[in-house]
Amino acid sequence: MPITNKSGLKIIALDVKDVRFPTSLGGHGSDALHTDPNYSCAYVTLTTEDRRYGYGLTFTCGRGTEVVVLAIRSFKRFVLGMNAADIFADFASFWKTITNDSQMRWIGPECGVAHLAAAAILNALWDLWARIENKPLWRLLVDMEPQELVSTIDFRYISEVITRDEAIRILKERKSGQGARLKYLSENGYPAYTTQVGWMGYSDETVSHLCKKYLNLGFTHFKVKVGVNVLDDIRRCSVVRNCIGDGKVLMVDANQAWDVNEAIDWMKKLAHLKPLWIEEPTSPYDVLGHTAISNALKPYGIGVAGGEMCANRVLFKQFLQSGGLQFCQIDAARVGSINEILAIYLMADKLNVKVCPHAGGVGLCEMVQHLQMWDYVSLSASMDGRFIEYVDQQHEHFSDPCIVENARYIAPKLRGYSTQFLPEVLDKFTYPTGSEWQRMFEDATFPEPDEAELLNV
Ligand SMILES: C[C@H](O)[C@@H](O)[C@@H](O)[C@H](O)C(=O)O
Ligand SMILES: [Mg+2]
Repeated sequence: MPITNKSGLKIIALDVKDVRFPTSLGGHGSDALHTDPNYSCAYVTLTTEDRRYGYGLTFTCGRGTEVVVLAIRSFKRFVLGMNAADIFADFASFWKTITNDSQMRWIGPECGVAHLAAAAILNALWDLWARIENKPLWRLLVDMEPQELVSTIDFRYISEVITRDEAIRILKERKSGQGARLKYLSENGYPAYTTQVGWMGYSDETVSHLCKKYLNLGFTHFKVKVGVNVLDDIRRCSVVRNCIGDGKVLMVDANQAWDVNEAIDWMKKLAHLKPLWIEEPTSPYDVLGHTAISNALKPYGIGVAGGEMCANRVLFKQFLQSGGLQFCQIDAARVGSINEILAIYLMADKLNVKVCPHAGGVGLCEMVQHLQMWDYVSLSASMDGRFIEYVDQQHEHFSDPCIVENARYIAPKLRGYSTQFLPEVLDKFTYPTGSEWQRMFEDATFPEPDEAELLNV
């Protein structure tokens, strides 16, 4: 239902913060290309005239967050003074304004820093909408009539794969059995897999210890980083396979380390360890390369996964159309928020590709759980072969953290998109002024930032 009482919903402030956590110290989150990530985000707070708030973020790896923060400041003009109800009543038009402004689009379009910045603001708007409706975000999406939900999507560039009318028809058809699915979800949650066992910077001892820990927590699917040295990869993946046994599932993630032929050759050497998928084998822009890898690895029973750095719905469209991805990993902050993510889910559904969202970053688990739960109740109607990534870091910093029990995400109950930080977290981890950062500069754990980074302060 569109919001009828607009009073007080004028957006009067947009605050943005550079928030960073020192995860590189323990190698947490490290992979073949991101060897020392400090899990970070550009964190947006929107305020309305009647003091409602919307919180949204986009994930980053440390340096570079200052650039996203500046881009978000440049986007302020599109939001300030707008009534949130007017935005939601014609969200696709607002989406076009912020992602395709005549001057700003030159620094995109619909990709890179510009799109990350737009995503943070759009995520905050979706959070605000769910808070106004007093529902968790997934439930807001489930309760929206298909016409209203689809009205938030910009179908430009994808209409040869899916049209507005087709999307509405599909969503209407899938209403059948929704009540039973809601019940199943609330009683059973949604399956998760863990990436926490095999970050690139972890020793074999740590990997084996963590495999046991996550086995005991009920996990059946384990993801490991690969891509620096093939002999190391065989050894590390064997450690995992030995710990988890043949009955559990191993996935590997190269984070774009290889050329196309290199990816094929490397994966043939890991094939005896029976990985379910190789994630991001090569450049996230190489659609045909992914297709070649998919075709070459099919006889080995290895699928290709990807999407965490897929810039927008157009690239997703090509990956899905060309058979380049067997597992579609939408990311809640890389593309233009839920407006664009819905389009990707709809295309994946139409082209029969399973969505297993990416969540290796701050706040991503919190967000993607909502999307995948909506998908289960309203679109795919299936959890079969689908998993939400679970990265066991930084959840304690959120006021409504995701909850994973017995390797299943429990459906969020509180209103919003689950990405509000606890106030003390901002005092401690805002970069570079937060008390934790000041302490780490003082004891030389990290060098003080240079002048360019101080532009944000
Ligand atoms: C730098 C990050 O931790 C990535 O390694 C992470 O997002 C990863 O690719 C994943 O799939 O979780
Ligand atoms: Mg990955």
